Amino acid sequence: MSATRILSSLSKVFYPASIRVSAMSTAGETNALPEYETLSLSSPQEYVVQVELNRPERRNAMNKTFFREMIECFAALNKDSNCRSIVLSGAGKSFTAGLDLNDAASDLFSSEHQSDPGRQAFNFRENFLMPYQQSITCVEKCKKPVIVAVHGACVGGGIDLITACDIRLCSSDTFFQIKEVDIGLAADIGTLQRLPKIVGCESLVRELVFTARKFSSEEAVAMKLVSHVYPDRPALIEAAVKMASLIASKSPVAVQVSKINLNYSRDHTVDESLDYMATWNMCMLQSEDLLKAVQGQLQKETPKFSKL
Ligand SMILES: CC/C=C\C=C\CC(=O)SCCNC(=O)CCNC(=O)[C@H](O)C(C)(C)COP(=O)(O)OP(=O)(O)OC[C@H]1O[C@@H](n2cnc3c(N)ncnc32)[C@H](O)[C@@H]1OP(=O)(O)O
Repeated sequence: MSATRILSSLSKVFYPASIRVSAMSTAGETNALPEYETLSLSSPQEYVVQVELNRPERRNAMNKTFFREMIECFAALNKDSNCRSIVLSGAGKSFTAGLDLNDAASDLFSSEHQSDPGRQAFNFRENFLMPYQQSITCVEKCKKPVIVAVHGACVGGGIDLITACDIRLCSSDTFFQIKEVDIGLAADIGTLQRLPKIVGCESLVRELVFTARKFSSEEAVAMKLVSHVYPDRPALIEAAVKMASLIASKSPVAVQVSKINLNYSRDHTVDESLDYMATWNMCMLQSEDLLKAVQGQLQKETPKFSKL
């Protein structure tokens, strides 16, 4: 069958006449990126946003402002049609030193505690623990793929954060540490929940959680926590941006529906996940992106997808 006949039959099967004519949107026009105190946003390539943790003098330790701004930032990027993929990195010497211990102390040891322990516990859960969890989970829930580029130290809350990302890359100087037990905490904003599913070796995860020993980039790649290691930070960022740009060149419908379904499949049976996928695709296969992508493949041209 000729390329033209394949395209013509695809078009008839999938598109009502009203959407067969492609309505290219205003690609190229850019919105100003939001500004934050603890995060610095830039756009190194079209449709790619780099979010940099930006308290280098504190090794990007995570304070209350950071936790709040992460939620605001990822909600904004989730809606931003100029953003199709995200690179998350850390400014300065290290990716992150985890929880800002000075800042957290003011919440953990506050003198404003209520006398009733039940009410105190309830408020603590609602106003501290749950929002902190949300500020990590918002990365996983964001429909745009997030590539994290880790260098230097990645400690405590840093592991919570990277395990919520889609793709993890690091530089060879990186060390990782699930440090919570050393400060009398159980890691409670994602590491215990997500890391076993990523690493797949319960024995190793438990060793790292219970001992808080540091592990290297070599060990991280061997345990499949990261997929690639680069010689230094510049090479790491360059590779992360290149990968993000490649993702951003694909159909945003296909990429985002893939992320949603990969997340769903991780937590459900194969049967449930296939059912979920079919329900998504009964709508998404009607997207103009399918025709454009197939056309591009057959005609050996790079398709341009309109904004989502
Ligand atoms: C609901 C709870 C939610 C989340 C819970 C998460 C739990 C955790 O994250 S546990 C882990 C807590 N983090 C740490 O214990 C790490 C402590 N820091 C370090 O080990 C080191 O700083 C380093 C990350 C290995 C980096 O070393 P280096 O490059 O030599 O820098 P330093 O000179 O040590 O630090 C520079 C500067 O930053 C301050 N700082 C570092 N980490 C933190 C931190 N976690 N909180 C607050 N401040 C931090 C450090 O004190 C230095 O400040 P100066 O004023 O310049 O001395």
